Amino acid sequence: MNPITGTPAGVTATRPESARPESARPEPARAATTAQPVLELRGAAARVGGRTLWSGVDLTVRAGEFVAVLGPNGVGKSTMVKVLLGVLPAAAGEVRVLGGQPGQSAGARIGYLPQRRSFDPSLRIRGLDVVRLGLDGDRWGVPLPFGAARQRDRERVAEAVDLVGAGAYAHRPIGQCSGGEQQRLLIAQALVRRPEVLLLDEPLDSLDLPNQSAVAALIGRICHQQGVAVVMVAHDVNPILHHLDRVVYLAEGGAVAGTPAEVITSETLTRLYRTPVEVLRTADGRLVVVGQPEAPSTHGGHHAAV
Ligand SMILES: Nc1ncnc2c1ncn2[C@@H]1O[C@H](COP(=O)(O)OP(=O)(O)OP(=O)(O)O)[C@@H](O)[C@H]1O
Repeated sequence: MNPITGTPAGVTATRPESARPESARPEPARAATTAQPVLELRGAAARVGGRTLWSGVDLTVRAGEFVAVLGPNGVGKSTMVKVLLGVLPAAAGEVRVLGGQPGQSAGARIGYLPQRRSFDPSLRIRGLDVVRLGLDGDRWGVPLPFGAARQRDRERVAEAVDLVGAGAYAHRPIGQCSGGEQQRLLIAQALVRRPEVLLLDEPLDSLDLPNQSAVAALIGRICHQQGVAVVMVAHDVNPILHHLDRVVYLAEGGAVAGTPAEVITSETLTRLYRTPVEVLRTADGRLVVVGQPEAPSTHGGHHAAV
């Protein structure tokens, strides 16, 4: 159940969300219950450098759903984003993105925020220009749009800046913005083409706790109010826990997907990692996972082979 919209997650669909014009996007509460899956993995596996990171991943994400990809360092969370982007082919199973093969959809339909980059404090480029790069950053050398196209671009940038609440500092050089402000502007960059899917690789990394909560709430609102499907790689589930519809927890060779309540339990994680893992809930509702093994790449263990 989505805590914001009260919508049950993962309910079946009638019509492809991608077939609808932007102006006709449904209310998010209906979007999650009526849309076709925008992302689908069936028995998917990823293999890099000759070893299988994970396999047997089944996951369905619909419009307006917020899904976190969790697991220890080096387990292959960013690799899952690469598979969804079509940068890395799945080693097994089937992966569908917006009804087609990964990488087939035009860039405008997928917003992507890579793992955190830092900006040099002396960088003079304005926040607004960073957001605009999301529109035309792939058109270097092509003349700037003019007339109606230019006006449309301006409106798109203003809309994205407004959506993330960055109006107060978007005219400042990005190097002079705080980490949280920079992250909001980068999210605006990923949103500026009004994507149907948002892939975020550790967007809360290196933010302090209040900023983690604020950015998590912002992403939750964008997802549930704009009907955007969000897949977010995260190390710590706590800042996003109350906004999430589902999680996929990766382990060497395998994965478990479901609601946080179903997946983040001592029983499920112990079964997944084949070693005792304890999930503790603190008085304020935060989850602490104890005994979760690091991925073999970081500790030199054996690797599953396909
Ligand atoms: N092109 C590649 N060739 C070989 N190994 C790779 C390649 N790309 C990634 N890896 C390895 O695959 C493993 C998974 O990487 P990935 O970045 O997906 O993990 P992650 O779960 O996102 O890690 P973290 O939480 O530390 O960011 C790592 O051990 C990484 O070194």
